[in-house]
Amino acid sequence: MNKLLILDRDGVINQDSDAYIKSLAEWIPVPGAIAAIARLSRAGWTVAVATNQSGLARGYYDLATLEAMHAHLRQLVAEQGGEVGLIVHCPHGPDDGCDCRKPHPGMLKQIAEHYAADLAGVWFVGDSSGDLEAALAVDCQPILVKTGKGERTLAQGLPAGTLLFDDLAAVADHLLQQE
Ligand SMILES: O=P(O)(O)OC[C@@H](O)[C@H]1O[C@@H](OP(=O)(O)O)[C@@H](O)[C@@H](O)[C@@H]1O
Ligand SMILES: [Mg+2]
Ligand SMILES: [Zn+2]
Repeated sequence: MNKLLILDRDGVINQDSDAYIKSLAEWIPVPGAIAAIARLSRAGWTVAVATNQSGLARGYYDLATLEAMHAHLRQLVAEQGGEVGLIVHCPHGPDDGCDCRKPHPGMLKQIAEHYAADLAGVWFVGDSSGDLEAALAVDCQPILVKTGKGERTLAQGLPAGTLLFDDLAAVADHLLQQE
């Protein structure tokens, strides 16, 4: 499959918070992000999501709340004529030893398996170093956006080959002008 794009959630699609995104009310789209997903989807891109959600393991919110956020995301994109593909989340905490929590690439592998896709060169857009490391672990193209924790991540230095964009809208502009 070509035209597969994988996104991190917090800090890329919606605003992030060091206090976690604990409720639907706290789930606020990054300006231009919903339109970016809809534009890509309408142009034939499959847009999947891979998100750490340790707030579940920490008891900050429950699965129903997380699902409500994702139903809202899907609704907002649908209202602009697009659709969101598979959303995979890691519910575990940092000490649970799972293989799905980024920087482990388990969620990216899950997405590839779902779409019978080869991950080599697939863009994975994130705002944290764990996103970039997960991408590199499975030969995805690491993409950093400056929203969310992106500026902090940038200040720490980026893995070689990482591409930098202001936000998801700029990523969509780039991919769509390539067509
Ligand atoms: O960016 P994605 O993967 O969509 O989700 C990140 C969130 O799960 C949370 O991840 C936490 O990291 P720890 O899980 O506590 O290390 C913190 O960075 C929070 O600020 C952040 O909201
Ligand atoms: Mg993030
Ligand atoms: Zn996990």
